[in-house]
Amino acid sequence: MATAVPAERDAVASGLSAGAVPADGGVVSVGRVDVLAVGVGPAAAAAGTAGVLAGAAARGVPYGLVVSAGIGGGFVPDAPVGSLVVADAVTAADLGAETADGFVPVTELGFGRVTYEPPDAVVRRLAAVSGAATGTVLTVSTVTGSAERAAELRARHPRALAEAMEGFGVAEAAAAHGLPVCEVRAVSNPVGPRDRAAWRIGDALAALTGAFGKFAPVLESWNRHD
Ligand SMILES: O=C(O)c1cccc(C(=O)CC[C@H]2O[C@@H](n3cnc4c(=O)[nH]cnc43)[C@H](O)[C@@H]2O)c1
Repeated sequence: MATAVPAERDAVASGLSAGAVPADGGVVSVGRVDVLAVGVGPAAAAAGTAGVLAGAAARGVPYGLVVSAGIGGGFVPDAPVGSLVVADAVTAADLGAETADGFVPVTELGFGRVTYEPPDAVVRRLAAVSGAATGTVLTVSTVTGSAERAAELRARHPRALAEAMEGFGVAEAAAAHGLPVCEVRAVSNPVGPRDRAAWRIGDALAALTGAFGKFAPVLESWNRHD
């Protein structure tokens, strides 16, 4: 389980098991699940996750599933503050080129990748046990700060419910190790004009804890061949 910061790691871990505490290296292990803070932004998340996956593989105990989890911005009205989103698509929203005709994703330039699709069976089970909405979660390097940018992203990604800064980086690291990825976001703020006073980080962390309390059996029983 890859979160960006320790507050998210601890919210996730305490949902999986009340009283779970970090060991050396900041890893919180709950049963078969390890929870870590790998850094903010797609590059830090990719590097941090790749290092952990490589270490596990070298020890002969590879992981079976990688989950990017944390708080995020929600597109109104579909993903209100305090709600939960499970990604059925993890999409890099700003990986491409600006052209005279607008933004062009790298895939249309003939290289790279901009979307990973989590396993459908896990997405459905996580959403069913938690009541989360399912849809695209965008990965951005710059937090959206205007209604215009929010509308532009939604026009380009009509199924987008949330944005955050790590999912696609975690997904690239997982893919490099041949592993599937999931992303879960608890909505702390609306995507749109910057308004720090409207942030509800505590509520979102509490929603993460509540969700992971319900996710434990799904994650523990995950089998790649389901
Ligand atoms: O200063 C600001 O206006 C501001 C606005 C949104 C987010 C930040 C952060 O520094 C937090 C980034 C952190 O939290 C996740 N996150 C939460 N909400 C959003 C969002 O609306 N858009 C993108 N990322 C968000 C993100 O995954 C990072 O880990 C500052």
